[in-house]
Amino acid sequence: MASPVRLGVNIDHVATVRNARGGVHPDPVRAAREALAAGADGITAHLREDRRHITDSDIDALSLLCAEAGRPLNLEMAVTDEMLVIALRHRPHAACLVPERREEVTTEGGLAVAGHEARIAPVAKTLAEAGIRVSLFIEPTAEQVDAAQAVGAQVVEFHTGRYCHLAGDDRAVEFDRLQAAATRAFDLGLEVHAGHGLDYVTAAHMMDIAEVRELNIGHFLIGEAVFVGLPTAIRRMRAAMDAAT
Ligand SMILES: CC(=O)[C@@H](O)[C@H](O)COP(=O)(O)O
Ligand SMILES: NCC(=O)COP(=O)(O)O
Repeated sequence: MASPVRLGVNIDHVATVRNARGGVHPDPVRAAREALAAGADGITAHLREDRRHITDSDIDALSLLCAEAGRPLNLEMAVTDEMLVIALRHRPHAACLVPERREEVTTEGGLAVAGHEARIAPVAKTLAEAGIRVSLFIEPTAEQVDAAQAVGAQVVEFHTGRYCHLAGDDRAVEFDRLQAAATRAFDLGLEVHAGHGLDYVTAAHMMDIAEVRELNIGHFLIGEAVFVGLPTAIRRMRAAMDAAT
């Protein structure tokens, strides 16, 4: 059965490879175009403060591409004044507020919304007033879900990195945590997304959480593209999601 869950393709790591040589190849915008042609429902890009992969000019070009294609751009950003200005300039479909540490290899956990409402709520309000959907990348806990709703988010994206790294009983416990948080978020009127570290198998597992409306997947798809090509990797991901529905 065709899954109603949207697949957002994160093209950050095309830029990681490009930046390794400081040139223009491979181009993340070309990857985004191919992803959309292969069935991605939207594009996700994380403009990190240190610009380690996606750059400002990538966001310029991705904004144009998504506008022309009529597909959503989900801009992942830290909660900073600089990023807020950039988001307001581009007005992407959605802005996903994420935590960032310069020293981290990847986004290691969810945004601490609980306890930081006074900093996050004004940013969420400014984005929402500009017509940008506000998504918060959080851990699957009741505390963070409740705080996300309190600061005015419309969407929560649960960090699935921990789920993907665990195995056996520990993974089952983490699944239950994701399910409980998804139910709570849905009951509070929040749209539920999930992402980080997902592959064909773990993305299929997420289909068992009925509240999930969107997955955002990058690192695995870009890695898989080395072997099978990006369109095939995306079509296989779509098929894995459909087969699990
Ligand atoms: C927030 C998130 O999960 C993605 O943006 C992911 O973090 C991208 O890869 P890096 O963490 O390596 O920048
Ligand atoms: N928000 C998660 C995301 O966009 C993709 O994360 P990953 O698949 O690159 O780990």
